Amino acid sequence: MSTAVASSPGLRRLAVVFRAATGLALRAAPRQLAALTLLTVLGALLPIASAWTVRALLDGLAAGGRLGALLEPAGLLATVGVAAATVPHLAQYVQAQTQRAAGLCAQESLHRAVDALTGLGKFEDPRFLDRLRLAQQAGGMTPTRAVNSALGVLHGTLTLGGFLGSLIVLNPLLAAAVLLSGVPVLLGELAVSRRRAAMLWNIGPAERRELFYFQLLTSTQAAKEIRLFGIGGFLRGRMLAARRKADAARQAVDRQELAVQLGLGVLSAVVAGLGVLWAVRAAGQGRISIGGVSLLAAAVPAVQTALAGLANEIANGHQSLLLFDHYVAVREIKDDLPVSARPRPVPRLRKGVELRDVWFRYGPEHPWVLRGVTLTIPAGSCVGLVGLNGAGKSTLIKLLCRLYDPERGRVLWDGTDLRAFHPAELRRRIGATFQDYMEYDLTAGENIGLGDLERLTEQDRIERAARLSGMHDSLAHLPDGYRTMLSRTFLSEEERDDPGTGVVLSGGQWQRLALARSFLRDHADLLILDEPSSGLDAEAEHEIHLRLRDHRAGHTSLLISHRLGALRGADLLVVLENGRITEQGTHEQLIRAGGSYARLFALQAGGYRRGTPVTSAVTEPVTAPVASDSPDPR
Ligand SMILES: Nc1ncnc2c1ncn2[C@@H]1O[C@H](COP(=O)(O)OP(=O)(O)OP(=O)(O)O)[C@@H](O)[C@H]1O
Repeated sequence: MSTAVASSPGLRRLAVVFRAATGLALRAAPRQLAALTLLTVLGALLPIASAWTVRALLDGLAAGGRLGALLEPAGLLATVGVAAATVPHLAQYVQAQTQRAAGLCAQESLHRAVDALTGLGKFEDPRFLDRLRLAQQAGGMTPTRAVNSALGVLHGTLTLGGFLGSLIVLNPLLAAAVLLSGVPVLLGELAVSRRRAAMLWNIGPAERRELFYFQLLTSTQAAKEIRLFGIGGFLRGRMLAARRKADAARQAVDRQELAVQLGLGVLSAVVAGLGVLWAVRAAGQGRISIGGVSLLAAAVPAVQTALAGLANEIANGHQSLLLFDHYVAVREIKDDLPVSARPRPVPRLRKGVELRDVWFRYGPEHPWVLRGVTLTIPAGSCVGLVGLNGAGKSTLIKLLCRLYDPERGRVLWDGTDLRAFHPAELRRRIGATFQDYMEYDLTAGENIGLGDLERLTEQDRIERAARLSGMHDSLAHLPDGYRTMLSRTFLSEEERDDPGTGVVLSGGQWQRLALARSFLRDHADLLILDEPSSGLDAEAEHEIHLRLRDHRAGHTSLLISHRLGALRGADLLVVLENGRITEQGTHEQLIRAGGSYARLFALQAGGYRRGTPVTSAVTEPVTAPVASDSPDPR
């Protein structure tokens, strides 16, 4: 991946990418593309028509022709002039239209492909994220660029053919010399383009770094810490260093390009000068007419420009295709979670969810996170999962939602392996609030409604979910109630001056809103709450648990909390330690057993009773040790 040469796709792949790019442009804007092709052909033929018309006019004048006879070429010249003046603008207009249509189509298609990824694995792969960024950049521009390059090659070939034909008529030797002088131009341009493509790939990491620091320096979330720790200058320095590195690489290629172009420019000028000298001499000797001199003076630079343009278009097209390859690669990406060709319908949960000897790690190079977990969450029960930081609780939840598959062992829904279902259908039966829940810059109502899109406009359901999470009163009193925008970022111009719009919630209020989002799915068979009350005060937490217990009676829930008091009423408590289940039972049973749970519970209860900080009494590590070995589970 270090050089473009190493990562450059071969010719066959470039052909595939070219077909994909032109196919996309054709699908998105067929009529505009036809118009663009027509305008390109016209644009290429106009200078040739103009040169021949000038020749006819000059020869007519030199021969002392009648005014009436000269009117026809003069009129033609004027028409060609009008066309030459309007065609480029028309082409530019149509091109912009094509670009917008292709960009929209590419964006839609790219995000459809990303949305179709059912698991999380790809989103944690930096190479995939890199590709996605490049694909996003390339997707909108490249189809039109590729088509433009193809049209540019057509334009160049037509111009070249027309003027070369004219030159051959006048002086075949000169035509050959001009053509030959174009060979180094073509080779030089291609060499520079290859270097530029290599450079663009190589500066990718530096550009990503620069973007990362830029986003950090302008993000609301980071602003507090950056100011508190005074690290703005430090981060800015790193951002500029990344930019200087990329700029140095760009400048090196610019210098090379300048040297090549200066050399080629001199060569072209010498050939053109020699051509004009020959024409003047030939005209003096009566071998060609005055019109012939004018035609030659137009044809030599035109052939040279067409050759250089051709080389340029080929180089640009090549570069665009290299970029578009990332887009095609993302579109072709295989899902990391295999989806059954004939997924079974997900039945209502009657028996329960079961993990059977589940082993999981985030990658072969990572340590095992779950090590042979066997656990049943009986239908209709509330199970509480307890464990130190890093024990694997959130990972277990991700497996239940089939965001990953276990490496060994199985997760069963009423006895059927989750892999037999379509993940989307399975997830429709699950409601969850994750530890790192989302805060959407949308209205309050939409923030809840996203929990079940079909109920997005059902105000009574949304309000019920908000009541359950204790947020209804707060939301009802917002300036525009549930329609209030929970953002200071996305406001319309009119809203900007209205102090009533764009409300910022507190951390705990956002958490309640996230809970309401999952409560909206009251039809879900399984409700999973990962640290649902970490940001809530003790009173609020107690109140939510009581409401939830009444509301979810008879439903299946899995709760994770570090506040053991909140889990006390669960039907079953499970202790996870370093990826293994070490204790299971009711609160009373575990207290009697006197194991880890009893010790942690006593620690927390004692802390509350004595008013001593819990951590001061902790003798065990507060996070689970990260296993450095990767024992073979078999
Ligand atoms: N996406 C990931 N890639 C690699 N490792 C991960 C990933 N997510 C979690 N881990 C690792 O897996 C282990 C278990 O993490 P997990 O989030 O499941 O713990 P947890 O019990 O929920 O902890 P906490 O109580 O702090 O939320 C940790 O060592 C963590 O570093």
